[in-house]
Amino acid sequence: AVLASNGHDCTLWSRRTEQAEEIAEKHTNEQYLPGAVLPDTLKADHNLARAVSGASIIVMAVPTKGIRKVCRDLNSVLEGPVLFAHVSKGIEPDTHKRISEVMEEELDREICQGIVVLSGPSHAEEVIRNQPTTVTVAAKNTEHARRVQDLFMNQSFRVYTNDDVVGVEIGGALKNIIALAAGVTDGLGYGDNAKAALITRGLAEITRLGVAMGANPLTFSGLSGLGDLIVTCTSVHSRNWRAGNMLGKGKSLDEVLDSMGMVVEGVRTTKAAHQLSKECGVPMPITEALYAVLFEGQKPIDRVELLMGRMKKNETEDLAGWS
Ligand SMILES: NC(=O)C1=CN([C@@H]2O[C@H](COP(=O)(O)OP(=O)(O)OC[C@H]3O[C@@H](n4cnc5c(N)ncnc54)[C@H](OP(=O)(O)O)[C@@H]3O)[C@@H](O)[C@H]2O)C=CC1
Ligand SMILES: O=C(CO)COP(=O)(O)O
Repeated sequence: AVLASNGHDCTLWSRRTEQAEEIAEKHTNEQYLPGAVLPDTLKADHNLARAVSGASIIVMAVPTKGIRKVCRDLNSVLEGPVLFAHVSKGIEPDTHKRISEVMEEELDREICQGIVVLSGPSHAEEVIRNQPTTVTVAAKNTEHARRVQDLFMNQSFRVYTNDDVVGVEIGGALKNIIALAAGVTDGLGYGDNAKAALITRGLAEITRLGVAMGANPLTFSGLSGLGDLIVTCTSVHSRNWRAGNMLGKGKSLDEVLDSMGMVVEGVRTTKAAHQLSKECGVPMPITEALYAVLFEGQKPIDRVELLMGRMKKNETEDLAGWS
């Protein structure tokens, strides 16, 4: 919608015929964005080959578990090289790859000019209403990031560039873990102190892992780090927060996921980050607690007690060696 309202010739691809028809003909998307009106000029098609025909840039906005398959499907329908931008937030369990790494692995070299990541505090429910939104784009090639910045930027959608692809992708992925945890503490009936603790100490553990993976620590104070942490931990729009909230109120993970009807990326990402923290030897106590609740059947309240009862430490000891 942002691209179409900026005057670009833009076609959405949906895997379902009825969803593509609703978007193309009625300019609505009732299941995912109830009440929203999409630009008249925004086209939609369920046929992937037709949707991408003639495209100079492809924005990948599929949930992370679908990325590999969609990339493979694109290999068979794309002719010339195009620039890719992705907005998906996650890390692949088991391979521990970031989304741009997964795309690099799957996309044929001849069709992929480069990959840009676009991330930041940007709930779709507000973007579609032209409410002020700011995001970050990062790419290995600065010109590619600037191109995506130019395409998306307008009076209500402000885009910054950043050179740190690893940091932008890691921040966007890991904030979902903390948003799930913030939902859990709200579900348990805790207040703003607990939420602020999670955001702040969550940022510390995201930064710890990110730096171990090669990110610039400053990136985590930016839109794709702290910015997205704030928006997902404090907003009712966040699916991760909502899922955590139900867990905190006593629902099982299966019950929660069955009732969501939308992607909750933080669940897969918790698994990936938990594996990564062990592999890299980086302590991630909040992630570990959430992993135990999601995958080991532990009670949220017991994990809160364990978190609060850990050994004493200095708040800034992690900062040593980051210069
Ligand atoms: N929503 C938001 O505000 C933001 C989301 N993101 C990120 O964008 C990504 C997508 O999220 P979002 O659109 O919100 O997710 P939703 O669950 O709201 O929508 C998913 C859409 O993708 C389709 N889809 C689901 N699985 C696949 C698949 N395997 N292959 C192709 N299409 C599929 C769904 O189709 P169907 O109905 O047929 O299942 C539906 O149209 C996530 O990584 C998310 O973290 C980033 C910033 C903001
Ligand atoms: O990433 C988002 C906003 O920036 C959306 O978060 P949820 O997936 O939790 O809804």
